[in-house]
Amino acid sequence: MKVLCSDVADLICNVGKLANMPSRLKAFSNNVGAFREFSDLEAEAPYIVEDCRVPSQWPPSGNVEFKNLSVKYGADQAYALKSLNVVIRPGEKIGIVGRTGAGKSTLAKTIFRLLNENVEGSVEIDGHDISKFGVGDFRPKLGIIPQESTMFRGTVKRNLDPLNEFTIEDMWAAMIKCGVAEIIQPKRKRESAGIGNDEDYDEDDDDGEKENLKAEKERWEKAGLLMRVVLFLFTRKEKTNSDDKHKKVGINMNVGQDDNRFSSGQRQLFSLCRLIMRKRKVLILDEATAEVDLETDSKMQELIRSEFGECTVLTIAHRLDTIMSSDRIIVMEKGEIAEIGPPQELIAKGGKFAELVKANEF
Ligand SMILES: Nc1ncnc2c1ncn2[C@@H]1O[C@H](COP(=O)(O)OP(=O)(O)OP(=O)(O)O)[C@@H](O)[C@H]1O
Repeated sequence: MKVLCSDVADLICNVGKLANMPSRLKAFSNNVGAFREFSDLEAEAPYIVEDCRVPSQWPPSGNVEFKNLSVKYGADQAYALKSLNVVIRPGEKIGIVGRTGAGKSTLAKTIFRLLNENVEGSVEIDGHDISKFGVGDFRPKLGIIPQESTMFRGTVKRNLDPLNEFTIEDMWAAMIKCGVAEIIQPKRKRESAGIGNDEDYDEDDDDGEKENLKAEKERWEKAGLLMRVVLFLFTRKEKTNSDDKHKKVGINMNVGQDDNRFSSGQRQLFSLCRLIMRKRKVLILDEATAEVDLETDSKMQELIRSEFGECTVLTIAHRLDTIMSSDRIIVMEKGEIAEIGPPQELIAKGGKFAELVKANEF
């Protein structure tokens, strides 16, 4: 009887929300549609290839070799990359430049095997042809900051460390280095919270998620059939609407996918944090600093040099300053390497790179 009364009381409280039912049902049916579309997608390439697994410490040095690589986006389309041959030595810092549509991003995509059809030739990393590996095996071993970095829904902690591999100190150290610590918790508050001693982070209070789930489970167990229908339709929505989410600070702070509290430049800085924590041997920065101001760009470049000194770094950039300290520059033109060499040598030679510098077309 007691359970029935509480069901009725809850039902009365929730009944006003029935007015929102059509929009919720529409959202639900959209989600089902999106799920169907997703589940109908063909797998891009094998995720794991059992007889060709990637060694745990791979790649050991970071030698990247493009061997006669040609790529098209469709069988009937023109080549986006044409017979590329280049060896990038371990630890080299390579700047990749060229006019729009020259093939720079396509080159980056081939290192991650984002294009698997209409590809001729190969990309080898430390002597391994990456097309032999499962994509789920080798991609996590490489680092990237893409043109547009995203944050996913959850805490800052989950965004930085979804697999729980790092300590709280690792995360704060990376955020302080990248200048994002101040965004999520001012220094004054960090100091008073004793940040760096794990004290700011309470595992049991992770996003309040555990408590919410427990309460939700109890309500569900107590509820009768009718109430379960009501709970199913409404409680998930209530949770995501909670204003409490925006009150947390520090690594417990909740962020959303299109969170307008972070500029696109700040999202790039969070991507840099992830890279600093993981230290991969091969990194691709695809216009990673395009959205930040010149001062932040130069700080990021300095950080990349100090943190990834031994790593092979391929930096695609339009800004001259970003790639001027590279060991070598690759100038792409119509899917081909038009020029390659140290920046000062290319300028002295007076060729394509010198032209780009002169016209400041980065
Ligand atoms: N998804 C796609 N489908 C079909 N063609 C594409 C696709 N992406 C790129 N291309 C084509 O491939 C060629 C190389 O494009 P890519 O994006 O690699 O150039 P980019 O040098 O990175 O240009 P930008 O500086 O504008 O980013 C271009 O001709 C482009 O039109």
